[in-house]
Amino acid sequence: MFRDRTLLITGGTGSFGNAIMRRFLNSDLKEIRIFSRDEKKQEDMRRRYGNPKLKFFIGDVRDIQSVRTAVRGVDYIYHAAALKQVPSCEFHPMEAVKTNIAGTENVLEEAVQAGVKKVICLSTDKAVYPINAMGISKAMMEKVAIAKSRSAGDTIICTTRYGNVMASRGSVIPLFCDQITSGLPLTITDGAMTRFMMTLEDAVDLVLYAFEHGKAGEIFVQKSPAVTIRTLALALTRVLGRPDHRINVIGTRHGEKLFETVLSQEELDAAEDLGLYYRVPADARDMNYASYVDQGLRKRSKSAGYNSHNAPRLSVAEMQDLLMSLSFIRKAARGSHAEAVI
Ligand SMILES: O=c1ccn([C@@H]2O[C@H](COP(=O)(O)OP(=O)(O)O[C@H]3O[C@H](CO)[C@H](O)[C@H](O)[C@H]3O)[C@@H](O)[C@H]2O)c(=O)[nH]1
Repeated sequence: MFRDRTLLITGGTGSFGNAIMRRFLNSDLKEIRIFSRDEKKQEDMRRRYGNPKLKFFIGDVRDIQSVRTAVRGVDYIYHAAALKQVPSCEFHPMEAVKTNIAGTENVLEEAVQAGVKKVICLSTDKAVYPINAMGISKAMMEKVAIAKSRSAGDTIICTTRYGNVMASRGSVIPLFCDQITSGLPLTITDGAMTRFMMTLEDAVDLVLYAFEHGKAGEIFVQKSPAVTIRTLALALTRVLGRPDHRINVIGTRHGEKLFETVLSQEELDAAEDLGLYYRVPADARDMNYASYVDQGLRKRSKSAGYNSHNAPRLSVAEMQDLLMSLSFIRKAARGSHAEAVI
């Protein structure tokens, strides 16, 4: 399906965008366009990969003209550009509105105008029952994507939604590794807090699946195991050979939930179980508003959704195995300094 086609990755210098680019680099795509604001990272990428298939576009999803230029002649878009840090969005919510919501509208509108075949938007579990500005803006981004998918002509718009990607830059695993190797106590927020654990490779697989099989307005979710932060911390101290490492409990951070939900109860009821993934079909109600306003549903949901408290829970030993599948951790376990690669 990708033979001689052009793929545009918005946020192409970020962790997800970069991972997708690497997976596609040796495919039969004709061209991969990296769209981002970050001149420096683009230049690093250009030098590092030295691949003529890569084309670089400086731009910002907030600036529709820059999007228009990059989208011209494109077949597929992976839309990963976003503000994704919980604290910064909390303090600057309008910035999240501009990038995550209005920016997505710009990308989708230009994709439709240019006749792009398929757009996959990147979302997060924090968009389900959101409590912080980052999650709220991503929830609105999903609504924009679904609404747009109804009138997008031949352009198919879908979304993939993720939990935590292990060892991504700035996240808890590299932080705990640094604390262990530099002899500082581990700063645990709440030992009973749970998060989904997925590898970046799994996350990329889901995007490829959505490119190949997604239909308009669908949301794809990866089934992944969950872990408590205490189990994660114990597993890390063991794989790094410091089982007695000191732990400080610092308390829950601003805007943080005890557990994350990747499918709401209504979504789980409607979802199709695909084995490795869930597919949430598009809301089939049409634009005659009757079915929203005066035609209710009698069925009441009994499920609690799919969340990191009711998902299969990893034991310390299983978490150790999962950690050892990451080259980042294997390097750290050998005592070499490891940079979070994503
Ligand atoms: O010093 C710390 C830092 C984090 N944690 C805990 O570790 C877990 C994961 O924390 P991260 O900071 O790694 O990740 P978040 O869940 O806060 O958010 C991350 O995952 C999201 C998806 O849910 C988005 O991708 C987001 O950008 C990314 O930062 C949380 O339970 C958190 O409380 C600690 O115990 N101590």
